[in-house]
Amino acid sequence: MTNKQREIANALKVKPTIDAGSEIRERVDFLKKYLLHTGAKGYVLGQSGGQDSTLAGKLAQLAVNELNAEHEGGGYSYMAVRLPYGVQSDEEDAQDAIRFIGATRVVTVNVKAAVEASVRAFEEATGEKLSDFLRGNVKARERMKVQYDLGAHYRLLVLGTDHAAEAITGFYTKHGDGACDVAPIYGLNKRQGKALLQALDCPPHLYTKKPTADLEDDKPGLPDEDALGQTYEQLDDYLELKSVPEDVARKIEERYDRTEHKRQGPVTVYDEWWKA
Ligand SMILES: Nc1ncnc2c1ncn2[C@@H]1O[C@H](COP(=O)(O)OP(=O)(O)OC[C@H]2O[C@@H]([n+]3cccc(C(=O)O)c3)[C@H](O)[C@@H]2O)[C@@H](O)[C@H]1O
Ligand SMILES: Nc1ncnc2c1ncn2[C@@H]1O[C@H](COP(=O)(O)OP(=O)(O)OP(=O)(O)O)[C@@H](O)[C@H]1O
Ligand SMILES: [Mg+2]
Repeated sequence: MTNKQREIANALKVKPTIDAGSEIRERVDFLKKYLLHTGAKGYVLGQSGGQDSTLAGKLAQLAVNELNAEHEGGGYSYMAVRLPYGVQSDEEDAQDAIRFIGATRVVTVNVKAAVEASVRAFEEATGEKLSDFLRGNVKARERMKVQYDLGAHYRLLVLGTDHAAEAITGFYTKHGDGACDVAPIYGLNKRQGKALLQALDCPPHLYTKKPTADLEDDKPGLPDEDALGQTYEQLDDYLELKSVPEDVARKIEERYDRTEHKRQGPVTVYDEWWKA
């Protein structure tokens, strides 16, 4: 293990071992306290049918359920938002996740028309074609926008699904799925997220399926691991300070450094981090 590995794991708050029950309790308590602190009425999050939004949504639902039990007439809620781009191939998983969570309310907004209008406006203005890859980021940012519209309208805070195995690679769209008010699964790696879902009696297919951003039309359901050229096993091992092959560690560290701008606020004249 290198100093750099320890430095990155510390920065991303990863514990080499966790107790799933304690992590769940601590995070649900945090979600409850923060709601009470802000006076907001609950949380909202896009429900993709993937592991991360299943876990974050479940923790939020547990938090609002407990608040409602403790505060007569509290009216706290968790809103699960389906945000398909047209028809989603794993729609069944999204519905299973929503059932498992027992979401207070479900709203579906198809982002396809908005994404197409946005891309069309770009292409008409520039005379250039926006690549399929960049259209993927438009989808992520459109989903963010819908969650903020719902949040502002219903006085709900927007949740995000950033966690250590995603933060380490910067594998998210800046100001898209990377944007949120509260990040309930921050500091966990991918296998720790699975352990929490297991402890919560989640249907296993929701945390054993291959993680995918599913953003590119030309590569539907592209597994994150193929896009990254790295496995979550390797990323998780690295974050738990286990030994990983030298070339794997170098690749992780190179990507971590390259994506530092995503983990920082907008760079200003007062910042030094980029000079290192
Ligand atoms: N050094 C620097 N300092 C400050 N800003 C810098 C910068 N380098 C780029 N930037 C800015 O960042 C932008 C690039 O970042 P960004 O827009 O995020 O785009 P980018 O990182 O190129 O693409 C997003 C990646 O995340 C993946 N993703 C997205 C969404 C969800 C998921 C998922 O797992 O579900 C995965 C997606 O598949 C893709 O590989 C640049 O256009 C520029 O504006
Ligand atoms: N089709 C979708 N419908 C609703 N929300 C979505 C959709 N696609 C992405 N999102 C939102 O963007 C977030 C980032 O996607 P990401 O793929 O990282 O997480 P996930 O799908 O929950 O889990 P996994 O990484 O295991 O696929 C999701 O957690 C979810 O909140
Ligand atoms: Mg996904």
